[in-house]
Amino acid sequence: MSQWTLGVIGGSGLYEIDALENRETLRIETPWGQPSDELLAGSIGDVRIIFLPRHGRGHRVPPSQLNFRANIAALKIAGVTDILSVSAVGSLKEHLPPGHFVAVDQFIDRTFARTKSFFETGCVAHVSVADPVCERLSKLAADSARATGSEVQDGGTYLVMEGPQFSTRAESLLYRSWNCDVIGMTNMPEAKLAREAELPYASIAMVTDYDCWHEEEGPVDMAQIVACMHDNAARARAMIVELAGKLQGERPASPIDTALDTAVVTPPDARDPEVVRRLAAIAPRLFA
Ligand SMILES: CSC[C@H]1O[C@H](OP(=O)(O)O)[C@H](O)[C@@H]1O
Ligand SMILES: Nc1ncnc2[nH]cnc12
Repeated sequence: MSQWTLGVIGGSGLYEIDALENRETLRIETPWGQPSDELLAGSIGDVRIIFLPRHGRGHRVPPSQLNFRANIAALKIAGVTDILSVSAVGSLKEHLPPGHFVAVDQFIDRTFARTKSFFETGCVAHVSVADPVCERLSKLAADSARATGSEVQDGGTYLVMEGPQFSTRAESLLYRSWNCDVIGMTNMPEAKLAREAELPYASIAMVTDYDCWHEEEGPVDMAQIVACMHDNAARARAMIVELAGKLQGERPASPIDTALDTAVVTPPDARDPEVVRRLAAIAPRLFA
């Protein structure tokens, strides 16, 4: 059995994990280009952690221009076994006020201007994302957040919008009528790509605002988000330290480690060698 290496994708407000020891920066080039920034590798206890600020240090990259494929591939190349995403979100439910966390278990992907797969002409695959989140990692993260003082809802649907503008009121009300819990701009195609790279993915969504549906609250703006984001990020850092404590020792295999076994359609003799060479970066098990 292998050890855990936890990849952490830090969203808005989380650009650094100060508890990381034995730090080194990793500059990784992938077949899909460069990730949002250098990766920060280090350890908490015996657990190796590799951190990537999703929008880059200085929050330079907007959601639609994130190179999601390079971000996931860089984490895979760096040896990550599991990914925890930490994200700022708007709340679509009265009982989820700013400051609450949601351990997301479903997504509705409304993005339309992003490349969503590592696979392409020359090698086709269709992975299942019926259960897009790793239950094991999600539960460990939720328990860690609770243990460090956060209110956490177990499970919830994250509506992923294209952005960068926030939603219209009609859209916000539509997503509420779909029973979505939170709204953000980044977890797709990230979660789909993580599944293609056979990396278990969990998402802790940290509420910063009530979007624009709430009759007593004004529509979301950046000032509201920033006011809440720093306290949320401090509790996210505490959660990560606690989570690292739970990942000491051996990592039992996950079914997601072999998600591609039944997904690849193109037989070996029909595959484009150049595409296969790229795919070796995210699934060396099958393509190297
Ligand atoms: C800076 S507020 C809007 C921005 O924050 C969220 O990003 P992340 O998931 O990386 O925390 C949201 O999805 C938007 O991209
Ligand atoms: N209301 C909102 N809509 C989309 N992304 C967000 N990130 C934080 N709050 C958000």
